[in-house]
Parts: sequence; structure tokens; C-alpha cells
Amino acid sequence: MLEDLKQEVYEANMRLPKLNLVTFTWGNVSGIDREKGLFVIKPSGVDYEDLKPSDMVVVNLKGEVVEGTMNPSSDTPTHTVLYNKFPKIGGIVHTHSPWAVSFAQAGVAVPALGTTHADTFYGDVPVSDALTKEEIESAYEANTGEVIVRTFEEKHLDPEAIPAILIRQHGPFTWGATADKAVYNAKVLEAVAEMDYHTLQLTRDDCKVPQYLLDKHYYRKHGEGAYYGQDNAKSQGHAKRS
Ligand SMILES: O=C(CO)[C@@H](O)[C@H](O)COP(=O)(O)O
Repeated sequence: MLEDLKQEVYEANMRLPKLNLVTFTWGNVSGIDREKGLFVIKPSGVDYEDLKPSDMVVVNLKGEVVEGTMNPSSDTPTHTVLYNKFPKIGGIVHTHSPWAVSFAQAGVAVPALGTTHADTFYGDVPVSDALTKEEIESAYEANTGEVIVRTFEEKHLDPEAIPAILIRQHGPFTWGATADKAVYNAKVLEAVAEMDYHTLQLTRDDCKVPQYLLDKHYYRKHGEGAYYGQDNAKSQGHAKRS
């Protein structure tokens, strides 16, 4: 079942260690088949060096395992909430990548300071509220999904324009049109978080990217008539001239 999607999600998971986004097994990727209402996710706690496409677990939008011999990622309820509440996304990534986690632990959003950020995220990457004791002691991972949705609603953010969040005291979740694109967004988030950290060491002046530069960089890649789009993440920079 869903053999092509399993291969795609497997390959997206294998990009995490290659991109230095995971330590040990601290991360997972999923991808969804919207027509079938099923998603494929990494099994819980399996080392990347041992991972195989056939290990991928198939889950429905109620969070129930439909196929697979291993337990799905412990973050599966978070992925389930996001697929239900953000109907346009096709893939999700969770990591504990160090620069993004540093901002999450400090409770600081990753500010949009330059064009590197603006090429992918249309504004600051938000940080969520901390989960309450009750939220942690009940359906913790599902509540992690709910806090993501609540943060976007309260801040009036578009999850397609800012496909990323930091969960306070925890770490980043990113998403995208595909599993591969969600991995791309996870790497961009890690890179801009590191750049922001250094920038903020160098100056206390306001160094937010101006709105017109944010608009220019974001919309020429993602707006109507953009010369390359979300699906071209792997080949950024190879724009075709018409
Ligand atoms: O945050 C956590 C655990 O606290 C998880 O993200 C793990 O780091 C990965 O879990 P599995 O996907 O292997 O279940």
C-alpha cells in the first residue's frame, strides 16, 4: 500500500541526517496522500542507518495505524492534527536541530532579518506558548498540534506563507507541499536561526528586513507568476527563462 509515498517519505527522512538536522533518532518526516486520506510516517525510535522504505507506517486521519509492523513516530498525533487543520500541506517534519531548538527554548521567534529568510518565510517564524501541565499530562502530542494551530489563528498567520513554528521548550515543526519540501523548510529554518543568532550578537539595532524587501524576495518565489515555485526546492536557483 502507498509504496511510492513510502519511498518518498523514506528518502525525505534520510535527508535529515545528511543535512545535519537530527542527532540519533530525534526527528521524523511524514507525507500524505490526500485522495486516500492516509499518511506515511517514520517508525518510532529506529536509527536512520537501519531504516528501510518498508518500515514506514501508514496512518489514517484519525491517527490510527492502517499498515506497518512498527509503532509510528511518537509525534504522530501532532502530524495528524496538522494534516486535519492545515488541509493544503502535503508533508511535515519535526527535528531537534540545535539552532531552532535554542530559539524555542529561549521562547524567542526567529525574526525575519534578511533575504535568506524572506526567500522561504513571509515573516518571523513564531514561537508557541508553552503547553500547560494539563495539556502535557493528557493528550500531549495531539495538544502540541493544537497549540500550533492556535498560534497561527491567534497571530493571523498563513501556514502556507510561514510553513514553520517553534514549540516552546521543545523544537521546530515545519511543513510544505511535499515531504521533501518540508525537509527543505526545516533546513532553511535551521540556517536562518543560526544566522539570526550571530546577527543579534553583532548589533542591538533594529535589523528587521524592511517590508518591501520581504515582499520582493518572498513573492518572486512564491507569488503569482513566480519564476520558480514550492516544488522546485531542490533546484533553487535554476530558474528557466521564458
Ligand atoms: O520529541 C521527541 C521526544 O521527546 C520526539 O520528536 C523524538 O525525538 C522522536 O521520536 P520518534 O519519532 O522516534 O518517536
